[in-house]
Amino acid sequence: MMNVYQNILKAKEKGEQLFAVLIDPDKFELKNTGGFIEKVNNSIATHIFVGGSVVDADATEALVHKVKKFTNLPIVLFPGDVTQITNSANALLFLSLLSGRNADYLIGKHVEAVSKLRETTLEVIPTGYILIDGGVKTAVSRVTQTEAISRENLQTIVDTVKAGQLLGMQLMYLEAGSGASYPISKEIIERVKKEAKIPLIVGGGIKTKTQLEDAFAAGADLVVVGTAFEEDESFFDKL
Ligand SMILES: CC(C)=CCC/C(C)=C/CC/C(C)=C/CC/C(C)=C/COP(=O)(O)OP(=O)(O)O
Ligand SMILES: O=P(O)(O)OC[C@@H](O)CO
Ligand SMILES: [Mg+2]
Repeated sequence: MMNVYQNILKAKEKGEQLFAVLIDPDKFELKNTGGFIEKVNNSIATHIFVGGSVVDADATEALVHKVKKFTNLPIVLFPGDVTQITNSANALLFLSLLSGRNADYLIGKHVEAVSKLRETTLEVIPTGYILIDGGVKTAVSRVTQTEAISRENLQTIVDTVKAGQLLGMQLMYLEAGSGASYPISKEIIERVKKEAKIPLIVGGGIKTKTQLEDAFAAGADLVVVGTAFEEDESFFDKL
């Protein structure tokens, strides 16, 4: 059986760079799955993430079911809500929104998820999720009614990462927000990297090869890109 988390840890130890293509079930036409996934398979991608801030019930299940037919890459759920849990995927990022103070997104949705998880064999990965201002009001901020942490507030960012680690989280996701104007800065990634022992995921607003390389150079273990592929699939050829 595929062990998604162990493979992330191994890659981190070896200094290998992991790259996830994010597919939002609400913005993706199912009929394009074969062609799109072929491009993913032929790219540097090591993971497929599936999720969105707002997704119709059943859309995730239908998408994952179809994606699986075209790839052997691990499919990891990156859910905005409990309705996005499907046993068809390999793993689930059990996100807790540490940048906010909305109890629903810190623990409430998680309690709700448990009865659904009992019916699955999903690998559940406890993940701290930290929204950092990327220059635009994000869907995550709107849906969760929380504010992002300011990019200037390095100490709060680092302390939040450390607190999540002390709570036992196994991954930390620094999020600038889908379609952010500014991706997470090198300075933030480098500072967090110095203090975090767990693998670091970085995403939001990465639209160029240089931005991707900057994130890896600063210490991201796994980088996530969604919008750039939604807007222009030729980005695959530029990587
Ligand atoms: C514990 C479970 C199963 C659910 C709750 C999970 C939590 C706490 C989520 C955090 C808040 C949240 C809404 C995250 C969404 C993450 C996500 C998939 C973002 C990508 O979607 P976007 O691309 O930002 O949004 P758009 O749909 O607007 O593009
Ligand atoms: O869509 P983009 O801006 O690539 O962001 C990816 C992901 O981090 C969003 O949750
Ligand atoms: Mg998006």
